[in-house]
Amino acid sequence: MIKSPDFQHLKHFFEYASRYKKTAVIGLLMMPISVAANLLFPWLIIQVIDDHLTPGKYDGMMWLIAIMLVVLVFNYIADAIYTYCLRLTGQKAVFDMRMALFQRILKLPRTYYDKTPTGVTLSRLTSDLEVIGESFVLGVLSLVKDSINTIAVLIFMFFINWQLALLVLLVFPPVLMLTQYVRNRLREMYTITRSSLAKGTGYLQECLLGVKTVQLYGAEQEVESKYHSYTEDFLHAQLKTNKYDATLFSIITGITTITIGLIIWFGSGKVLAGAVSLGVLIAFINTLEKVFVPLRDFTSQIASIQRSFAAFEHIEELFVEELEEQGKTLLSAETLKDKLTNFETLEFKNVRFRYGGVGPYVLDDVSFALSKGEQLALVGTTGSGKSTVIRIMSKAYMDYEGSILLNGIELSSIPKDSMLHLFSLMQQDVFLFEENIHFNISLGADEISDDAVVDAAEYVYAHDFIIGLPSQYQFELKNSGSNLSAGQAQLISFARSVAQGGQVMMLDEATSSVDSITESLIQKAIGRLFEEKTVIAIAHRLSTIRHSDQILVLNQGKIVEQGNHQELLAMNGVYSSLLTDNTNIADDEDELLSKPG
Ligand SMILES: Nc1ncnc2c1ncn2[C@@H]1O[C@H](COP(=O)(O)OP(=O)(O)OP(=O)(O)O)[C@@H](O)[C@H]1O
Repeated sequence: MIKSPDFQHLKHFFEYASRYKKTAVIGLLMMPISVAANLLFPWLIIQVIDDHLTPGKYDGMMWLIAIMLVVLVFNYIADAIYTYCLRLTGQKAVFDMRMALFQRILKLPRTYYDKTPTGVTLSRLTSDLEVIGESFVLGVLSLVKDSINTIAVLIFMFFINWQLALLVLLVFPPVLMLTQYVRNRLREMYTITRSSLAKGTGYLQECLLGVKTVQLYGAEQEVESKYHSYTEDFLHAQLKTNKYDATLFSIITGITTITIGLIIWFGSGKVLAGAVSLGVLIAFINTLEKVFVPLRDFTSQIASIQRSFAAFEHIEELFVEELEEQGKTLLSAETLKDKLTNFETLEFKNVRFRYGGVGPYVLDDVSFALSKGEQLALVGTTGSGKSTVIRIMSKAYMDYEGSILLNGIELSSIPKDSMLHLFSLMQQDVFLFEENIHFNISLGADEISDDAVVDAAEYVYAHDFIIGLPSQYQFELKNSGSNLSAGQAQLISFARSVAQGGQVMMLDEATSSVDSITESLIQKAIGRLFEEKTVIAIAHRLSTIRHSDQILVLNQGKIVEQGNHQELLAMNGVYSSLLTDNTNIADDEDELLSKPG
C-alpha cells in the first residue's frame, strides 16, 4: 500500500515527532480507553434490551443506563485528549521541520538558487509544510484511530454474531479495491497540483517583484496570460482530484447504505426466527456505524495523506539538496586560524571557470596576484567575467580549475567561515531588509556596535542624510527600501560593507546611475578606501580606479591587458578605448586620458 519512499518520508517526519514523546504517549494512551468505550457501549445496549426491556425487569436498568452515559462521556474525553495531544505533537514536529528547512535553505549553494525559482522554495516552506501540518497530521490521526477501532469493533461483531459480521466483511474487498485504484489516480493529481502551485507561486513572486516594470511597459496582459496558464493547470488538476474524491465518496456511501439495509433485513428475519436477540440486532446496527463511517472516511483520509506525501516529496527534495561545500583542509583549526588572521596575499594561477561546469568558460586562464595594501581593479565590457572573479573569491562557486591561493592556502580547501572576516563585499545589487537603517547596516551582528554603525555611515558619507530622516538610524525601511532614493539605498549598502570590517574590500560597483550628488559621495568614499585598504574593485566608472596599483582588463573571460592606469593608457589598446567610450567619465576627463611622457 505505501511505497518505500513514503516510508522514508514517514520515518523522517517521525524523527521530528519523536522529540515530543511525552505528549504523543499521553495521546496514544487514550486509544485503549476509546476502543474500550466503543465496545462497552453496544454491550451495554444488549444488556439493557435483552436482560431488562424484553423480559420487563426494570431493576438495576437505570444503573446500566447511567454507566452508558459515563462510557459515552469517557469516550468523548479520550477522543478529545487523543486528538489534542497528537495534533500538538504533529504541529510541533512541523514547526521543527520548518525551522530545519529554513536553516537549510540559508546554507544552500548559489548553484541551487541559480536553477530554482525563488517561488518554488517559498512554496516548499509555506504551502507544502501547511499541507503536512493539516492533511498529514489530521489524516494519520484519524486513520490510526479509525483503523484500530474498526478492527476492534469487527472482532466484537464476530463475537456477538458471526453470520451478520460475515455479511459486513463481504463489503470490504470491493471497497478496498476501489480505494486503491482511486488512491493511485489521486496521487498523480496531487503531484500535479503541488508542482503547478509551486510554479504559479514562483511566477507570482517574480511578477510582484517586477510589478513596477510591468506597469511601466504596459505588459499586464502578457503577464496575466502567463499567470493564467499556470493557475489553469492548478485548477484542472484540482478539479480532477475533486472528481475522483467525490465519485469515490458517493460510491462508498451507496455501498454502505445498501449493506446497512441488508443487515437490517437479514437481521430482522433472524430475530423473528428467534436465532438472534433483539438486543444483539440493535447493538449490531449501532456498531455498524462505527465500521462504515470510518470506511467511508478512509478514502478522504487516504486522500489527505496522499496530498501530504506529494508535499513530503517536495520537501524531501530540499532536504537532500547538497549544502554549500565548506572546504576541507588538512591544516589544524589553530594553524588555519593563525594563517588567516590577517590578509597577506591572494593569487590566481591560471584560473578557469564555467557556471554549472558546462558551456563556455567565463573565466579563462586568469592569473594575477594581490598583496596587502594594494588595489586591484577589474575592468571590461559587460559579461566579460569581472563579477565572476569576485563571486569565486567569496566562495559562491567552488568548482574552479587552476589554483587560487589565499595567504598561500588553496581557496577550495578553506572553510568559508574561516575566511569571512577577511573580506567585505559591496554588491552590485542593493538589497535592503524591511528593518530599520541600523539593522540594514549591521545586519543584526552583535559585534558591530552602535558606534561602528555610525562610523561606517560617516565613512561613506551616508550619515548626513540618515540624521535628516524622521527617526534617523531607527528609520524603518519599507519594501526593499522603496522609501529611500536609489542613491540613499546604495549608500546604506555601502555602509553595510564597510561596517563588516573586512581587511579586503571587494567593490562590485553598481551599473545603475544615481544622482550626481550621491555619485560624488560614493566616489569620495571609494577614493578613501583606495587610500586606506586592500581593495579589489570592479569599476564601471573608470575614474574610480585610476589610482589602482593594478588594473586587469577582461574580455570574454581572458585578461587582455594588465598594468596600472598610465601603463595601460600607453598601450593604447582595449583600456584606452574603454576610457574613451566610458560615458561616465568624471569631470577630469583630460587628466584621465592624458598619456605619460
Ligand atoms: N549564475 C550564472 N549562471 C550562468 N551564467 C552566468 C551566471 N552569472 C553570470 N553568468 C555568465 O557569465 C559571464 C560573466 O558574467 P559576469 O557577471 O562575471 O560579467 P561582468 O563582467 O561582471 O558583467 P557586468 O559588467 O555586466 O556586471 C556572462 O556571460 C554571464 O552571462
